[in-house]
Amino acid sequence: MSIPATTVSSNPKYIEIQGVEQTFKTKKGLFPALRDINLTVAKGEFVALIGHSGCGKSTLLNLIAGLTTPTAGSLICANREIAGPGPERAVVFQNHSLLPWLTCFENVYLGVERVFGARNPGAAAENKAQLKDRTDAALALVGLTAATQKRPGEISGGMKQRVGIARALAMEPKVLLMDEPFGALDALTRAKLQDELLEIVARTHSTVVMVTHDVDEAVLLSDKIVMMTNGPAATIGEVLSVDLPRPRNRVALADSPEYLHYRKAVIDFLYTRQAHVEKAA
Ligand SMILES: Nc1ncnc2c1ncn2[C@@H]1O[C@H](COP(=O)(O)OP(=O)(O)OP(=O)(O)O)[C@@H](O)[C@H]1O
Repeated sequence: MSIPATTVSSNPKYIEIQGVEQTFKTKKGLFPALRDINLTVAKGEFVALIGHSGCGKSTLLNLIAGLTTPTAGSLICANREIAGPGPERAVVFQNHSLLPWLTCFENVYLGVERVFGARNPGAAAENKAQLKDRTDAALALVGLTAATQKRPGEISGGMKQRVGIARALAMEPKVLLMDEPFGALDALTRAKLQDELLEIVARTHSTVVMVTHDVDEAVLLSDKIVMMTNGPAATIGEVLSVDLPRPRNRVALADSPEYLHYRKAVIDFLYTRQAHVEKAA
């Protein structure tokens, strides 16, 4: 089953970033982190942000999350200015940030209760059974039904990261923002979670913006790879459209000429045009 083309193109300007600049005040004075960022993300699109360490990927993601405000420019999501964090934009961090004293179920339930347990404009507050069903469904989506009563200390790193993803998905966000969600995992667990994420995104038609250092991860998952120049005052150097058909299979793609072409384009950008002393892939 492939994703209908309309999923990605129905709203080509779902997220719209215009003329964004981010300058930080530091002890040594002003530090220009980002300049002149212009980017649009379509509804249902999967976008990867890639670039060398310190180029401002997390800074850009935090701006979309509404965790910070830009020094200049504007960010719009679903026709509304991004003025702060909101449940329609869920964030998954690298370190999963689970509460260690709560079970997997309780960690997810907490967010579900906050979003759906309160009376929201145009919607009645849901009862406990409905909130429990939502939590169970999100944990099932990431294959964690058997671990719902375990605490973070009793499960593996990959499982913790799945709880973080379940918690984000349970809020039915319009946009899933992921900051190197698999960066701390071993290669095999990372591959498994990437495949699961591909399936979940295909099922939920989520719009995703993901920060990554990993070239293969970017090509395998994305519709669009946003390649950032080195900082300070980093900006978008190039946007690569990845037109590989879905569903994507990592084994079949490994020696596909199209896959290798996209991979090389990203590597050329990172290591030739934005050569940097630090490793990026
Ligand atoms: N709150 C802040 N105050 C001052 N400088 C900051 C702040 N946040 C980020 N920076 C600086 O802005 C630049 C971009 O940082 P950012 O964390 O966004 O980069 P990144 O591309 O995500 O890096 P990495 O890949 O290593 O996580 C860096 O030079 C960083 O030191």
